[in-house]
Amino acid sequence: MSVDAQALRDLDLPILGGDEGRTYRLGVMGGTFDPIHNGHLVAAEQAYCDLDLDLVVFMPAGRPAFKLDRDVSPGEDRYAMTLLATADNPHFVASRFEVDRAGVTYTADTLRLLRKAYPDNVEFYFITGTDAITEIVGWRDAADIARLAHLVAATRPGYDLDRAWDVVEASGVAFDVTYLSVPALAISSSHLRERVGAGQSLRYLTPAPVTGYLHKHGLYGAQAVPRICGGGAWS
Ligand SMILES: Nc1ncnc2c1ncn2[C@@H]1O[C@H](COP(=O)(O)OP(=O)(O)OP(=O)(O)O)[C@@H](O)[C@H]1O
Ligand SMILES: O=C(O)c1ccc[n+]([C@@H]2O[C@H](COP(=O)([O-])O)[C@@H](O)[C@H]2O)c1
Repeated sequence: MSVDAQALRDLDLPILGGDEGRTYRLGVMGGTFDPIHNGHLVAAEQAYCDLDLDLVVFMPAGRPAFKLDRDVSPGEDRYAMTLLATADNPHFVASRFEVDRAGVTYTADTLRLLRKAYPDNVEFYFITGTDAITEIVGWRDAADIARLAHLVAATRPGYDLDRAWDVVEASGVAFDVTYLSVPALAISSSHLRERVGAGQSLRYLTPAPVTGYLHKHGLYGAQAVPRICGGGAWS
């Protein structure tokens, strides 16, 4: 199967797989990204380098399967912030692929559709944090996920890698997981949302354009202009 560039463009997916004489490794960083933060970016960058990925595509989930019981910001806002956060990295791209899909977003569906869209010389590396990998056994059609993608489990402060390993091993599903040590950033989107609500600075926790966006659009109770902290004599 050769690359159908127009079909990939229509799905908002990167064009990859043109040289039939080589294998391509496409990283897929899935998340709610409400908002995206440096923990996500650092994990994806480490996966890119350590696993010799050709590209990492960031996919904000349309309707995250494990967050149906809570309010999540509109996909359009989460996608826009993901686009802003990844814009300065030539090997990161943001995709609308999951945001535009109706219904609950299941990773197995995403991987099946990716498998159809790309030729066989493109392999998928689904990147998660240790917390997510511990739950993967409970994801919809987990055996299909194992068949369709390699998994990358990035260390995350507060989550035990050994436990993740035990859970995956005990599952009886033949997941191919690479456990990846990434610089520890003890931050989460929940943490960032709380900080915004409390008028605290997000500097160095997420790229500045993301902060600009969420203030401009009043997400998480943000004021139009971020509160200036510090004494102010030198700013
Ligand atoms: N600080 C971090 N370090 C490593 N991996 C992370 C970090 N934060 C999130 N991840 C991983 O990124 C993926 C997407 O995470 P998600 O968008 O749910 O962010 P979150 O910070 O966990 O959000 P929330 O606090 O709203 O639950 C998940 O696989 C998660 O494990
Ligand atoms: O497919 C599933 O059953 C499933 C259940 C929970 C999470 N996921 C995916 O895992 C990624 C991280 O999810 P989350 O909820 O931690 O942002 C994101 O791409 C989700 O779509 C997928």
